[in-house]
Amino acid sequence: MAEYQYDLVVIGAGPAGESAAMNGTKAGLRVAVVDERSTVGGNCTHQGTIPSKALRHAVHQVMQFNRNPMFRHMSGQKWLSFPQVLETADRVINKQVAMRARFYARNRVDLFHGHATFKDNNSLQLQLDDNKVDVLKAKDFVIATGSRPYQPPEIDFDHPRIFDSDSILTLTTTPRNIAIFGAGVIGCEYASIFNGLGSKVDLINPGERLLAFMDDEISDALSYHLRGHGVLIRHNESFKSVEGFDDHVVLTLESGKRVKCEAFMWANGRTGNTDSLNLEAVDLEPNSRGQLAVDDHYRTKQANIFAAGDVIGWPSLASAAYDQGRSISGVISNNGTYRHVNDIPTGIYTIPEISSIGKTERELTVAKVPYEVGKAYFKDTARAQITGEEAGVLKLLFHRDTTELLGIHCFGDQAAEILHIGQAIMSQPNGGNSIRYFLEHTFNYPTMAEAYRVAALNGINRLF
Ligand SMILES: Cc1cc2nc3c(=O)[nH]c(=O)nc-3n(C[C@H](O)[C@H](O)[C@H](O)COP(=O)(O)OP(=O)(O)OC[C@H]3O[C@@H](n4cnc5c(N)ncnc54)[C@H](O)[C@@H]3O)c2cc1C
Ligand SMILES: NC(=O)c1ccc[n+]([C@@H]2O[C@H](COP(=O)([O-])OP(=O)(O)OC[C@H]3O[C@@H](n4cnc5c(N)ncnc54)[C@H](O)[C@@H]3O)[C@@H](O)[C@H]2O)c1
Repeated sequence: MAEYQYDLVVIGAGPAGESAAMNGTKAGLRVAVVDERSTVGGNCTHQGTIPSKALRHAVHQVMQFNRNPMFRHMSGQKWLSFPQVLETADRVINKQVAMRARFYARNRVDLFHGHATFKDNNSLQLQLDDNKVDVLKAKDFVIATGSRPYQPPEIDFDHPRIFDSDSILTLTTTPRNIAIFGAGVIGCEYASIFNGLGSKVDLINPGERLLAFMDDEISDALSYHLRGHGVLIRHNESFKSVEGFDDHVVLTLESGKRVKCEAFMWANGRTGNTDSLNLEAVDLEPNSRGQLAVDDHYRTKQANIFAAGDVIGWPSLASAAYDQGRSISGVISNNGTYRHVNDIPTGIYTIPEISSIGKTERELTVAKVPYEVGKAYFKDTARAQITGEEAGVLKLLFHRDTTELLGIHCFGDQAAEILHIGQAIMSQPNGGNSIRYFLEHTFNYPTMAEAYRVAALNGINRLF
């Protein structure tokens, strides 16, 4: 058994762990990172964000090709299989892993690969692959162990036709039809992916509308477009059972409906990876979803143990995890990089894409804020007419007295990129946050950014 001493030990080499480690080492701390995987990147790189986004991009390209009349001169419609698009995801994963491994090496962060459990408040036991055990001692710890799909015990996830969002990446054929239970972000994104591959998709939603946290108009637009492409959406359904057979699966819902499909994907719920950390040794208790409570500094109730990323629950995004991790080593090293991460944008990679920040119309109405709306439909911008990506809208919500931007909601191609222009204005202090910015500055033409000018004019014209 070897014993090592560090200032900071981070458990988990996903976005939260990586950024905590990098900011810590740059601040002069002696840092080690532990991950039970043999490569870095976390679930984000291997099973979550990166593979799903790479898959989605490949599928979107196929859809663009098949839709574009120009390409018909060159060939008929082309289709790729799920395993073929997965190959493109693998290429991206490999690049990400190589790049991230270089970060650790260049920044002199020691990497350990093994399963970590707490021994006490200042030491961690590391079970190495070769049955050896190391002990890492440190002043401070970061728990950045992420999350995994929640698996209800009554579902047989070992059945070759029953998947969750991790195991779907092992699918070896393109199912002719797939039922997805759960219409949160994961369910909606995979519904787009399979629909784009030509599978018939049943998307079954336990809630009343898709992505209920989004602005109603955007959620409606997503439903309309998914339905338009042939996805069958059922709302307000409860799961009863799923039975796997040799060549099909039957999903039964509490309402009595039965859905027969070649593959079934469970996309409802995630659990924080805390159950095997031996948290009893440090007197920490996760909630029923395996998540840890933290204060505004991402500190658990133990002063030297911090937690970030999916393991602390909302918003469970890689984007936020990076900033939370960095903030933690800002607190520990006191190097001025602490920031409480709120005002987080949403980027949802359905086809078409969705992105938003700030308040929704419903929230502003409940709060009795006198807001106005400015909209630009993508079909009315030159850029979208050129690219052929005409489905979409940019919606700006602003205070009718101060013209301050209160919410930005975008649906359509590149929405997740377009949003950040508005976010930059929205975060300006001292009166800098005004919809008038888009009228007082000249935008490149033709660009999708021009939609801001069109939407701002549309909104300002409503004022009296
Ligand atoms: C299908 C899908 C798509 C997603 N798409 C997006 C997206 O588009 N944008 C976005 O911002 N977010 C997205 N997310 C969410 C994003 O992937 C997560 O928020 C992010 O991965 C969380 O990062 P993390 O650092 O908390 O941990 P993770 O990335 O979960 O990594 C945790 C690491 O800890 C390790 N670990 C766990 N327990 C131990 C232990 N005891 N000892 C040693 N190591 C341990 C694991 O091996 C893992 O490598 C998606 C998630 C899924 C599932
Ligand atoms: N583009 C993106 O940003 C993106 C893409 C995919 C996933 N994600 C992230 O991954 C996470 C999962 O996504 P999701 O939309 O499918 O939602 P989800 O799986 O977290 O939630 C779906 C439903 O399951 C319930 N639930 C959650 N955990 C549970 C548990 N352990 N036990 C029982 N019920 C539980 C929730 O309350 C919700 O009703 C989200 O937090 C999301 O932010 C983000």
